Amino acid sequence: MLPLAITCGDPSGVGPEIIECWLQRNPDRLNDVCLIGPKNWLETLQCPHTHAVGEHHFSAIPGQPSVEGAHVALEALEEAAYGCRQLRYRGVVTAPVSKHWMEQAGWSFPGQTEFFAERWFGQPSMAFAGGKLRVVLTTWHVPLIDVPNHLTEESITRAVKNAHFLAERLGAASPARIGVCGLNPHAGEGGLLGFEEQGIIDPILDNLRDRYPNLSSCQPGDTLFWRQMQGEFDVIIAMYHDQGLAPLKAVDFDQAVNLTLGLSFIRTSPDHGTAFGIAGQGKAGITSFANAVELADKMSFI
Ligand SMILES: N[C@H](C(=O)O)[C@H](O)COP(=O)(O)O
Repeated sequence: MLPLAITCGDPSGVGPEIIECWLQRNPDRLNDVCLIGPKNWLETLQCPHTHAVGEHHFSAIPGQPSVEGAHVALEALEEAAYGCRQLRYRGVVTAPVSKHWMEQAGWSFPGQTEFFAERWFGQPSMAFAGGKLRVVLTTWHVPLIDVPNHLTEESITRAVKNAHFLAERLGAASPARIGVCGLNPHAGEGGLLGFEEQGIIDPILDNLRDRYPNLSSCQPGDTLFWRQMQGEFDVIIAMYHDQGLAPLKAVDFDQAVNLTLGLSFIRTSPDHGTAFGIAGQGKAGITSFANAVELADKMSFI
């Protein structure tokens, strides 16, 4: 089996120490992963498969991000994406990057999701799996005012297809039970509080129900996640970023995994940031990262 690529993320963030800690606790995985990061760091790890990026004498200082470090993070992502296309890796687990510092290094993407979408020539769905909630977003890094314009047959169909895939890979009985949030309060209240449910989203869901029989119509987003926690749905589809991520992070913050679904390869990531404030202090938890590796294993198809 091809190894899973693991990128270091911002080398001054918590990524490197989380990866190290995970490796120490999972020595059986040493042959199954390829670590991508700065040479000085890789040399301390005794991992048989590594790929060095950045200047050879670069040494990160925990908690002190720099443009040079952001270049390392950027090169690690490029190598992971390219290595998958060359069939050297079966998928990617990314440690957190700082979008602010990546921008200083010339990166122009709103997130890693968009980066992998471009490098792997596809249209993904951003998805999250926590201990209690599983969410697929129809739109993600889009300003709220633009969200309705992005609710199209293509984006909604993609979200439904990827929600079904996620549910099946996580072991849900087929056909998966997929709950869909409306865009407006009370899912539009029959048109009183907005027209997108009746006018756009529900007709698309109706057309998809032959293929996905347990797909709901638009439901009030304020109670749908509670209903998932009661066991009614395997996966929820949210219409926009905060609709899905606010409940997910309230309930599953330490455990959730960010998944990029629908591309030629799987990419997962712990759902937290670089945490520069605690980097290098041994305080960062590894649960979310460990879950990200586990889900990359479940989702990879090579
Ligand atoms: N939308 C994510 C979140 O809020 O958790 C975060 O921005 C990560 O996005 P990328 O994986 O695309 O970098």
